[in-house]
Amino acid sequence: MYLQDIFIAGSETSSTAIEWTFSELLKSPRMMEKAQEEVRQVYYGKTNADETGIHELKESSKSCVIDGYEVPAKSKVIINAWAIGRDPKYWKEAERFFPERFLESSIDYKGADFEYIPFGAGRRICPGITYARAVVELTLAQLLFHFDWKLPGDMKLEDIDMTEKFGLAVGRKTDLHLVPIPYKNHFCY
Ligand code: HEM
Repeated sequence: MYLQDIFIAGSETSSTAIEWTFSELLKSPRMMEKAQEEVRQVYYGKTNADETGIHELKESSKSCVIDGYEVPAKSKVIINAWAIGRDPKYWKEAERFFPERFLESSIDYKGADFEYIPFGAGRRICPGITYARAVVELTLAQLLFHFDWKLPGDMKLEDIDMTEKFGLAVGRKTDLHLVPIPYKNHFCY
């Protein structure tokens, strides 16, 4: 592994996660309100949402057979975590942005539950997992704490383009343009 790998593996992944979260929150005003309420409650009385409140390459060393498929030694195996996370065999309303599904579930993202492996699992699980969580959560918390969010002009929720761009970290095809409205938190002034 090279130092460069850490930068490549560590930047677009986190920004992509933040951008998609924001796209989904904008499309779902109820979730946006709930998320903002939660963040603003946690940081109530504070002037900022600070840290106090809170790839997929596998190289096999030996040949093996998985589910009838032979995987020769030294193959690069890319696990489609995107498809696993949307498999209706394991998820109710798999395509729906419904973060509350995790509230009453023991399933988490740390690699023990194979139906949900955004950071991979096992020996090659993402080593940046703790840092990534801090970056994504802190960035989202600050954006939700300090601003309300509007779409530009007379754009409607259904006009938000959710087309994906193919890649290792599947990003947005088009940039997400939003208008921030500063939230008047009286503790700030
Ligand atoms: C939301 C953010 C991130 C996501 C979703 C993510 C996801 C992943 C996934 C799925 C893998 C492949 C695991 C496997 O092969 O089973 C991986 C590997 C890796 N990640 Fe992340 N990652 C994120 C952030 C980061 C950050 C911030 C860093 C470093 C600062 C990082 C460094 C790495 C490295 C070095 C590997 C290769 C590990 C290996 O092959 O042994 N990642 N990541």
